[in-house]
Amino acid sequence: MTVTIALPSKGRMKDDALAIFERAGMPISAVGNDRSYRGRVEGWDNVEIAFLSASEISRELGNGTVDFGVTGEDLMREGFSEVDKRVEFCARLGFGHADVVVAVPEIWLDVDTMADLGDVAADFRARHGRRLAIATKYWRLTQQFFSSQHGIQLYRIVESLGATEGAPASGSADIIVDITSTGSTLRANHLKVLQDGVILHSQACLVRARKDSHAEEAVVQAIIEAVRAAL
Ligand SMILES: Nc1ncnc2c1ncn2[C@@H]1O[C@H](COP(=O)(O)OP(=O)(O)OP(=O)(O)O)[C@@H](O)[C@H]1O
Ligand SMILES: O=P(O)(O)OC[C@H]1O[C@H](OP(=O)(O)OP(=O)(O)O)[C@H](O)[C@@H]1O
Repeated sequence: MTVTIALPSKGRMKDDALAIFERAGMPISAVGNDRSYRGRVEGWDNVEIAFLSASEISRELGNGTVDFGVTGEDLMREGFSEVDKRVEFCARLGFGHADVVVAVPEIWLDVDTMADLGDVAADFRARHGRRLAIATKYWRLTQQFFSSQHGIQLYRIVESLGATEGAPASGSADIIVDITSTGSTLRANHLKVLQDGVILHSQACLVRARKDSHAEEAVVQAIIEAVRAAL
Protein backbone atom coordinates (compact mmCIF):
# COMPACT_ATOMS: atom_id res chain seq x y z
CA MET A 1 0.00 0.00 0.00
CA THR A 2 1.14 3.53 -0.78
CA VAL A 3 0.48 6.03 1.99
CA THR A 4 -0.43 9.55 0.84
CA ILE A 5 0.43 12.57 2.95
CA ALA A 6 -1.20 15.87 1.91
CA LEU A 7 0.83 18.99 2.69
CA PRO A 8 0.05 22.69 2.21
CA SER A 9 1.08 23.80 -1.28
CA LYS A 10 2.07 27.37 -0.44
CA GLY A 11 3.08 29.93 2.12
CA ARG A 12 4.42 29.60 5.64
CA MET A 13 2.30 26.53 6.34
CA LYS A 14 4.15 24.75 3.52
CA ASP A 15 7.61 25.86 4.70
CA ASP A 16 6.88 24.96 8.33
CA ALA A 17 5.44 21.56 7.38
CA LEU A 18 8.44 20.71 5.17
CA ALA A 19 10.79 21.71 8.01
CA ILE A 20 9.08 19.35 10.45
CA PHE A 21 9.22 16.42 8.02
CA GLU A 22 12.89 17.19 7.40
CA ARG A 23 13.56 17.05 11.16
CA ALA A 24 11.54 13.85 11.30
CA GLY A 25 14.00 12.17 8.94
CA MET A 26 11.51 12.37 6.07
CA PRO A 27 13.08 14.87 3.62
CA ILE A 28 10.58 15.81 0.93
CA SER A 29 11.39 16.70 -2.64
CA ALA A 30 9.05 17.68 -5.46
CA VAL A 31 8.57 15.17 -8.24
CA GLY A 32 9.59 16.97 -11.44
CA ASN A 33 10.10 20.65 -10.70
CA ASP A 34 9.45 22.96 -7.74
CA ARG A 35 5.99 23.81 -9.01
CA SER A 36 4.90 20.18 -9.05
CA TYR A 37 1.97 19.20 -6.83
CA ARG A 38 3.47 15.76 -6.15
CA GLY A 39 6.39 14.95 -3.91
CA ARG A 40 8.37 12.02 -2.61
CA VAL A 41 10.15 11.25 0.63
CA GLU A 42 13.74 10.14 0.35
CA GLY A 43 14.12 6.65 1.76
CA TRP A 44 10.35 6.12 2.18
CA ASP A 45 9.37 4.53 -1.13
CA ASN A 46 5.82 3.64 -0.13
CA VAL A 47 4.95 7.23 0.85
CA GLU A 48 3.80 9.90 -1.60
CA ILE A 49 3.19 13.59 -1.02
CA ALA A 50 0.28 15.57 -2.47
CA PHE A 51 0.56 19.37 -2.23
CA LEU A 52 -2.91 20.89 -1.80
CA SER A 53 -4.50 23.97 -0.24
CA ALA A 54 -5.21 23.79 3.50
CA SER A 55 -8.97 23.63 2.92
CA GLU A 56 -8.63 20.88 0.30
CA ILE A 57 -6.48 18.89 2.73
CA SER A 58 -9.19 18.97 5.39
CA ARG A 59 -11.80 17.86 2.86
CA GLU A 60 -9.66 14.98 1.52
CA LEU A 61 -8.89 13.81 5.08
CA GLY A 62 -12.57 13.82 6.00
CA ASN A 63 -13.42 11.87 2.85
CA GLY A 64 -10.54 9.46 3.40
CA THR A 65 -8.98 10.12 0.00
CA VAL A 66 -5.59 10.79 1.60
CA ASP A 67 -4.07 8.96 4.59
CA PHE A 68 -2.42 11.85 6.41
CA GLY A 69 -2.50 15.60 6.11
CA VAL A 70 -1.16 18.75 7.69
CA THR A 71 -3.89 21.35 8.09
CA GLY A 72 -5.52 23.67 10.61
CA GLU A 73 -7.71 22.22 13.35
CA ASP A 74 -10.26 24.98 12.57
CA LEU A 75 -10.72 23.72 9.01
CA MET A 76 -11.22 20.12 10.20
CA ARG A 77 -13.74 21.04 12.91
CA GLU A 78 -15.62 23.39 10.60
CA GLY A 79 -15.70 20.92 7.73
CA PHE A 80 -17.11 17.84 9.48
CA SER A 81 -19.61 17.39 12.31
CA GLU A 82 -18.28 14.28 14.07
CA VAL A 83 -14.73 14.90 13.04
CA ASP A 84 -13.06 12.75 15.70
CA LYS A 85 -14.83 9.68 14.29
CA ARG A 86 -13.44 10.37 10.84
CA VAL A 87 -9.91 11.41 11.69
CA GLU A 88 -7.29 11.21 14.41
CA PHE A 89 -5.41 14.35 15.47
CA CYS A 90 -1.97 12.74 15.82
CA ALA A 91 0.13 15.78 16.74
CA ARG A 92 -0.14 19.54 17.19
CA LEU A 93 2.72 20.95 15.18
CA GLY A 94 3.35 24.30 16.88
CA PHE A 95 2.75 26.60 13.89
CA GLY A 96 -0.27 28.07 12.09
CA HIS A 97 -1.59 29.36 15.41
CA ALA A 98 -4.87 31.24 15.05
CA ASP A 99 -7.97 31.63 17.21
CA VAL A 100 -11.56 31.44 15.97
CA VAL A 101 -13.25 34.24 17.92
CA VAL A 102 -16.51 36.12 18.45
CA ALA A 103 -15.89 39.85 17.94
CA VAL A 104 -18.29 42.78 18.33
CA PRO A 105 -17.96 46.52 17.61
CA GLU A 106 -15.75 48.26 20.21
CA ILE A 107 -18.52 50.81 20.75
CA TRP A 108 -20.76 48.12 22.26
CA LEU A 109 -19.49 49.20 25.66
CA ASP A 110 -21.91 47.03 27.66
CA VAL A 111 -21.07 43.86 25.76
CA ASP A 112 -17.99 42.04 27.04
CA THR A 113 -19.14 38.43 27.47
CA MET A 114 -21.26 35.81 25.70
CA ALA A 115 -23.93 36.33 28.38
CA ASP A 116 -24.05 40.04 27.49
CA LEU A 117 -24.33 39.08 23.84
CA GLY A 118 -27.17 36.67 24.66
CA ASP A 119 -29.06 39.61 26.20
CA VAL A 120 -28.44 41.70 23.09
CA ALA A 121 -29.63 38.88 20.83
CA ALA A 122 -32.82 38.41 22.90
CA ASP A 123 -33.73 42.12 22.60
CA PHE A 124 -32.54 42.59 19.06
CA ARG A 125 -35.75 41.90 17.15
CA ALA A 126 -37.83 44.16 19.40
CA ARG A 127 -35.31 46.96 19.00
CA HIS A 128 -34.30 46.58 15.37
CA GLY A 129 -37.04 44.50 13.76
CA ARG A 130 -34.64 41.71 12.75
CA ARG A 131 -32.33 39.11 14.26
CA LEU A 132 -28.72 39.75 15.26
CA ALA A 133 -26.64 39.02 12.15
CA ILE A 134 -23.28 37.23 12.42
CA ALA A 135 -20.86 37.33 9.48
CA THR A 136 -18.66 34.25 9.24
CA LYS A 137 -17.28 31.49 7.10
CA TYR A 138 -17.33 29.23 10.19
CA TRP A 139 -21.07 28.52 10.29
CA ARG A 140 -20.76 25.10 11.94
CA LEU A 141 -18.44 26.29 14.74
CA THR A 142 -20.65 29.37 15.20
CA GLN A 143 -23.85 27.33 15.54
CA GLN A 144 -22.23 24.90 17.98
CA PHE A 145 -20.83 27.71 20.11
CA PHE A 146 -23.88 29.98 20.12
CA SER A 147 -26.71 27.43 20.20
CA SER A 148 -25.29 24.36 21.97
CA GLN A 149 -22.71 25.91 24.31
CA HIS A 150 -24.34 29.25 25.13
CA GLY A 151 -28.05 28.62 24.47
CA ILE A 152 -28.31 31.63 22.17
CA GLN A 153 -30.87 30.81 19.48
CA LEU A 154 -31.94 34.19 18.12
CA TYR A 155 -29.41 35.08 15.45
CA ARG A 156 -28.86 34.78 11.73
CA ILE A 157 -25.64 33.74 10.00
CA VAL A 158 -24.57 35.79 7.01
CA GLU A 159 -22.08 33.72 5.06
CA SER A 160 -18.90 35.65 4.42
CA LEU A 161 -16.25 34.51 2.00
CA GLY A 162 -13.70 37.22 2.74
CA ALA A 163 -13.12 40.58 4.44
CA THR A 164 -15.37 39.39 7.26
CA GLU A 165 -14.09 42.08 9.63
CA GLY A 166 -15.59 44.74 7.35
CA ALA A 167 -19.13 43.39 7.68
CA PRO A 168 -20.23 45.40 10.77
CA ALA A 169 -18.98 48.68 9.30
CA SER A 170 -20.60 48.01 5.93
CA GLY A 171 -23.87 47.05 7.60
CA SER A 172 -24.07 43.52 6.20
CA ALA A 173 -23.83 42.03 9.74
CA ASP A 174 -23.72 43.17 13.37
CA ILE A 175 -20.89 41.02 14.70
CA ILE A 176 -18.41 38.48 13.33
CA VAL A 177 -16.86 35.08 13.97
CA ASP A 178 -13.46 34.84 12.30
CA ILE A 179 -9.88 33.71 12.64
CA THR A 180 -7.31 36.02 14.22
CA SER A 181 -3.63 35.66 14.94
CA THR A 182 -2.07 39.05 15.72
CA GLY A 183 -5.42 40.82 16.26
CA SER A 184 -4.41 43.70 14.02
CA THR A 185 -7.24 43.20 11.51
CA LEU A 186 -9.80 43.26 14.33
CA ARG A 187 -8.26 46.43 15.81
CA ALA A 188 -8.15 48.13 12.42
CA ASN A 189 -11.88 47.46 12.08
CA HIS A 190 -12.74 48.62 15.63
CA LEU A 191 -13.83 45.18 16.78
CA LYS A 192 -13.13 43.54 20.17
CA VAL A 193 -13.05 39.86 21.12
CA LEU A 194 -15.48 38.92 23.90
CA GLN A 195 -13.80 37.79 27.15
CA ASP A 196 -15.16 34.25 26.75
CA GLY A 197 -15.45 34.52 22.98
CA VAL A 198 -12.61 32.22 21.89
CA ILE A 199 -14.33 29.33 20.11
CA LEU A 200 -11.17 27.43 19.23
CA HIS A 201 -7.42 27.81 19.68
CA SER A 202 -6.34 26.39 16.34
CA GLN A 203 -2.95 25.37 15.02
CA ALA A 204 -1.57 23.15 12.29
CA CYS A 205 -1.94 19.45 13.10
CA LEU A 206 -0.80 16.13 11.68
CA VAL A 207 -4.13 14.46 10.99
CA ARG A 208 -4.79 10.82 10.01
CA ALA A 209 -7.89 9.65 8.15
CA ARG A 210 -9.28 6.71 10.14
CA LYS A 211 -9.05 3.66 7.85
CA ASP A 212 -9.21 -0.01 8.84
CA SER A 213 -6.29 -0.79 6.53
CA HIS A 214 -3.98 1.38 8.65
CA ALA A 215 -3.91 -1.21 11.45
CA GLU A 216 -1.74 -3.55 9.36
CA GLU A 217 0.56 -0.88 7.97
CA ALA A 218 3.77 -0.44 9.96
CA VAL A 219 4.55 2.68 7.93
CA VAL A 220 1.47 4.46 9.31
CA GLN A 221 2.71 4.20 12.90
CA ALA A 222 6.27 4.97 11.77
CA ILE A 223 5.12 8.29 10.24
CA ILE A 224 3.29 9.31 13.43
CA GLU A 225 6.28 8.44 15.61
CA ALA A 226 8.78 10.20 13.35
CA VAL A 227 6.75 13.43 13.31
CA ARG A 228 6.13 13.37 17.07
CA ALA A 229 9.84 12.86 17.69
CA ALA A 230 10.59 15.97 15.60
CA LEU A 231 8.48 18.32 17.74
N1 LIG B 1 -3.47 34.90 10.32
C1 LIG B 1 -4.07 33.86 9.77
N2 LIG B 1 -5.05 34.08 8.90
C2 LIG B 1 -5.68 33.06 8.30
N3 LIG B 1 -5.43 31.77 8.52
C3 LIG B 1 -4.46 31.50 9.39
C4 LIG B 1 -3.75 32.51 10.05
N4 LIG B 1 -2.84 31.93 10.83
C5 LIG B 1 -3.02 30.61 10.69
N5 LIG B 1 -4.01 30.34 9.82
C6 LIG B 1 -4.48 29.01 9.44
O1 LIG B 1 -4.21 28.73 8.09
C7 LIG B 1 -5.22 27.88 7.57
C8 LIG B 1 -5.74 28.46 6.28
O2 LIG B 1 -4.70 28.53 5.39
P1 LIG B 1 -4.93 29.07 3.92
O3 LIG B 1 -5.54 30.45 3.97
O4 LIG B 1 -3.69 28.85 3.15
O5 LIG B 1 -6.03 28.03 3.47
P2 LIG B 1 -6.97 27.94 2.25
O6 LIG B 1 -8.27 28.55 2.66
O7 LIG B 1 -7.00 26.52 1.85
O8 LIG B 1 -6.25 28.76 1.13
P3 LIG B 1 -6.94 29.58 0.02
O9 LIG B 1 -7.44 30.81 0.75
O10 LIG B 1 -5.83 29.84 -0.94
O11 LIG B 1 -8.03 28.70 -0.51
C9 LIG B 1 -6.30 27.76 8.62
O12 LIG B 1 -6.18 26.51 9.28
C10 LIG B 1 -5.98 28.86 9.59
O13 LIG B 1 -6.31 28.57 10.91
O1 LIG C 1 -5.26 38.73 13.45
P1 LIG C 1 -4.55 39.02 12.18
O2 LIG C 1 -3.09 38.69 12.25
O3 LIG C 1 -4.80 40.42 11.68
O4 LIG C 1 -5.09 38.01 11.06
C1 LIG C 1 -6.45 37.90 10.78
C2 LIG C 1 -6.73 37.97 9.33
O5 LIG C 1 -6.11 36.91 8.64
C3 LIG C 1 -7.08 36.16 7.95
O6 LIG C 1 -7.17 36.55 6.66
P2 LIG C 1 -6.31 35.85 5.51
O7 LIG C 1 -6.35 36.73 4.34
O8 LIG C 1 -4.97 35.45 6.02
O9 LIG C 1 -7.09 34.51 5.27
P3 LIG C 1 -8.56 34.29 4.71
O10 LIG C 1 -8.64 35.09 3.44
O11 LIG C 1 -8.60 32.81 4.49
O12 LIG C 1 -9.52 34.76 5.77
C4 LIG C 1 -8.37 36.41 8.71
O13 LIG C 1 -9.51 36.19 7.92
C5 LIG C 1 -8.22 37.82 9.13
O14 LIG C 1 -8.69 38.70 8.13
